[in-house]
Amino acid sequence: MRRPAMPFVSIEQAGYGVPSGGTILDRIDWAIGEGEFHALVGRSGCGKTTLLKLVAGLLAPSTGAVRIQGQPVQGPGAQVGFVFQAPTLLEWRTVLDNLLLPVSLTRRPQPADRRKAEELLDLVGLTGLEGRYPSQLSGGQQSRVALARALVTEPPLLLLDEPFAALDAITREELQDDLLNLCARHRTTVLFVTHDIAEAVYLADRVAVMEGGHLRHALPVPLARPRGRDVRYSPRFNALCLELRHAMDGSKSDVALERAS
Ligand SMILES: Nc1ncnc2c1ncn2[C@@H]1O[C@H](COP(=O)(O)OP(=O)(O)OP(=O)(O)O)[C@@H](O)[C@H]1O
Repeated sequence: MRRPAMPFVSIEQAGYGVPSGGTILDRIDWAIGEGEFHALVGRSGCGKTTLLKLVAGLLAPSTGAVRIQGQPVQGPGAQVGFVFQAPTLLEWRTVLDNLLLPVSLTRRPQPADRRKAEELLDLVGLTGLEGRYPSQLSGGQQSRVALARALVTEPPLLLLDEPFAALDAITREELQDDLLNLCARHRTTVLFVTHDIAEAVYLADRVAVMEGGHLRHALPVPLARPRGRDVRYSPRFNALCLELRHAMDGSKSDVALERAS
């Protein structure tokens, strides 16, 4: 009998409480297979960012464990890339130097690193803007730089916290496609936090629904890849968005976690 492959990320009965006594996350179980793209949705304040921080090693769980490739996460590591809602670029560094920041934190960037950074800039449509400073870029361009920066060291795991929330609808769709292309190319494992139902369904293989510090539902997304405009406007896509909406309402409790297992 074949043994199931070890998940790339494994969250096991993970809880997080604050010293004032509040429970922010309660016994979360979740697993992400290598190369899978998972989305995490839920209302504001339900604990999404806190869970992402546990996986990133920026917070330690109060109970249970988070493992990456079977090893307990003990702090932020080089194998994880992080993209925040605000692009958090350094204003005094050019686009190219912002991109190379994760490399220059550990060693002097080499010509091969520059080539890699330029290739990523090309992939996100920013060729020619290498020498600009962040204040000379639009919001969408800054988000593209932040995305490329998170991928410059080719981390096997990418964690994104509403990275496109501030963008207009068309730029957002373009960046979603850029993200899918980049992650497919490197077989990156992804956990993506969003409030946006259509964004979660379009991007993910599986969507987790959080509510009040609990994982309430799991929705598999059996849409073919690569995904494009034909998927975005298909009846199947709309039906899945509606199913996720119901799951977020809690009005369809039969979309239970067991469905994902
Ligand atoms: N250090 C802390 N001390 C006390 N409460 C905290 C702390 N950090 C987070 N919280 C609370 O925990 C809850 C979850 O916060 P979190 O940022 O994880 O939610 P979220 O789902 O990401 O929200 P949003 O969608 O608005 O970004 C919130 O009610 C927040 O106020």
